[in-house]
Amino acid sequence: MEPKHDRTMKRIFLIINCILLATGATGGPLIIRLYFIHGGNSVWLSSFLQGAGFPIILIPLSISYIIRRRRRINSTHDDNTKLKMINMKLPLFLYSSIIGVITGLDNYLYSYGVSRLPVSTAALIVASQLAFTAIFAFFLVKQKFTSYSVNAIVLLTLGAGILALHTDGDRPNGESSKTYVMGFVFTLVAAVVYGFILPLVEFSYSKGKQAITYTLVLEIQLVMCFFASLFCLIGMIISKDFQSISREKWHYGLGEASYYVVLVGSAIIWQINFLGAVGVIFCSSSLLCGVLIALMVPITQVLAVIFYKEKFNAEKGVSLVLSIWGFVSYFYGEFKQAKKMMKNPTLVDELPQNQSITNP
Ligand SMILES: Nc1nc2[nH]cnc2c(=O)[nH]1
Repeated sequence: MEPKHDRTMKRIFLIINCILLATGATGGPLIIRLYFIHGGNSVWLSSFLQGAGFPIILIPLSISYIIRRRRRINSTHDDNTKLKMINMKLPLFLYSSIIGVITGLDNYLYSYGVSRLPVSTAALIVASQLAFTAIFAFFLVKQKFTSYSVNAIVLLTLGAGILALHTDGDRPNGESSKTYVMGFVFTLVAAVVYGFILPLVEFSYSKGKQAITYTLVLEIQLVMCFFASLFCLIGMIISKDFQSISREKWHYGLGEASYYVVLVGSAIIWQINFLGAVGVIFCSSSLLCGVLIALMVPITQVLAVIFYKEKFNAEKGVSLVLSIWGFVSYFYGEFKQAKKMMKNPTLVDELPQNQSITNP
């Protein structure tokens, strides 16, 4: 059984990553909306920004390297192996780069949907993502379900889905039905793709042929986001978006300086989002990651009411209550499971054993 110190560290890491994911999963869609509603037009630029902040990850990676070097110097054991700056081996690099390209495609589909659809419709489709995550997690990582987690999936999907009941006033003015249908289809495909990406990250942790540490999780994010932004950069070049981007700063509704703040802010917030996501998957599972993202859908709506003065209506209130109920149900199930494991430690052996929190 895991030592008590390891379990406490794992819980602290999980809480930190849940906070990062919650911040990114609400802030990301809000800042994308800020870009589009004030005159931003480039879907490729918006999707590029979702990955482009990856150099930020070099900061925690450098801190991790310094900590490991200090530990090594202070250690009384003789260790002749060279301290590596890069821990990732080829199989994990290949997995991360493939997931990165798929993420680049997803970022484009997701940005396209957010820019073309009414807020409520986009919320409905993003809500379906949790069901896709559950299905792919079942096949890819043999996710086990309890009555509590199934209850949570149904409540959270319903909760966010209720937002779609209220569509008037949300639909962008003067949008053609072709653009609307394309927005719908692209967002739905993005929900399927992201529902696939989350369990695929968990799958790569177990199949990467090396023990996963938090430093390695950071390296995985760096590689993933590098390839995601490369994919979108190529898209930007092919679609000749650069010309329109150089002009749009002059016409941006909030002014030129705010335009740059929105772009840089986007890049940072999406890194926080992905860092939270890969971290929650590392500490717990892709299913919990999906549950948290679904919980953030109605919370984002409430924040949009506060920050963008969007209308608050009964559906948003009911949606929030259902989502919180689903979330509590999930955690109650997890709590009961943890208690069962404390009583019967042999069950712990069924958990993944290739992860280490205490060794960064
Ligand atoms: N499809 C999709 N893409 C994302 N990229 C970052 N977050 C999301 C999300 O919730 N859904």
